[in-house]
Amino acid sequence: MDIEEYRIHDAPPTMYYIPDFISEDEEQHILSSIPSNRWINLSHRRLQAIPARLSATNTLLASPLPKHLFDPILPRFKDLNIFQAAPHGVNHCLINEYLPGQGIMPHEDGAAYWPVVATVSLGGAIVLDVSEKSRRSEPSANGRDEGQGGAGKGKQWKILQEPRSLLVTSGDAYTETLHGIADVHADYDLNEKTVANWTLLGSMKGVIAGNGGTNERTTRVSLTYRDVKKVSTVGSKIFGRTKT
Ligand SMILES: O=C(O)CCC(=O)C(=O)O
Ligand SMILES: [Fe+2]
Repeated sequence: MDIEEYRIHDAPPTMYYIPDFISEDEEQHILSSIPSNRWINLSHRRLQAIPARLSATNTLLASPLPKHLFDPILPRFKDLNIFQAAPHGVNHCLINEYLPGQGIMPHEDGAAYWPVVATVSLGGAIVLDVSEKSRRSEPSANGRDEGQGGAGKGKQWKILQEPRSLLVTSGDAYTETLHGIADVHADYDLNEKTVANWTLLGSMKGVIAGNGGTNERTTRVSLTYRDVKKVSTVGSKIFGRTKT
């Protein structure tokens, strides 16, 4: 399988979208293996950081990913050479859960990670909003800096993430854009003109087209796989094993 076939040509370089990356059985197995007692509640979603959250210096106390997060996903990443150039391969997975009406503010994942993120979606479909970071522009005639926060100036893209799909974000798409998810109960106006990965979509293309361009949100769980650049194994000798 050559990942180039899955490149999103209408998005910044370089994003890839693979529908049906895992099967329905695999999806159910992963969902049922996520422990129910390890969620960290945030105001607009809940998450689990596996194997651990990063320290204040963005260091990961490394330990292997649990089997349900490893198989069958990591061997497939290897086949696609997604983390081929990353120093440790994949060593971290964030699990985010969004109920209808929940989302995540526009942000960048930043320099703690090797600049590749691979997102597997489970449960419901959701739109990821990607926007060009507004550049710190030259002071304008009235002397105000209209860089960060200058409304609606940067280019924007919508990526529809179907359940069981894989989205890979790398290169400029990782370093030069922000991504977020609107806290809405439905995504509207989805079609071949507004959705950057429309031609790559699987079965939801027909469903959404038949639904007048609307995606009703249901609970979605995302697995975001990354390589944390700074890793500590010494810590385990000093502090003993951490609970995972
Ligand atoms: O759920 C997603 O697809 C995005 C999550 C995200 O942006 C993050 O965890 O940094
Ligand atoms: Fe993110």
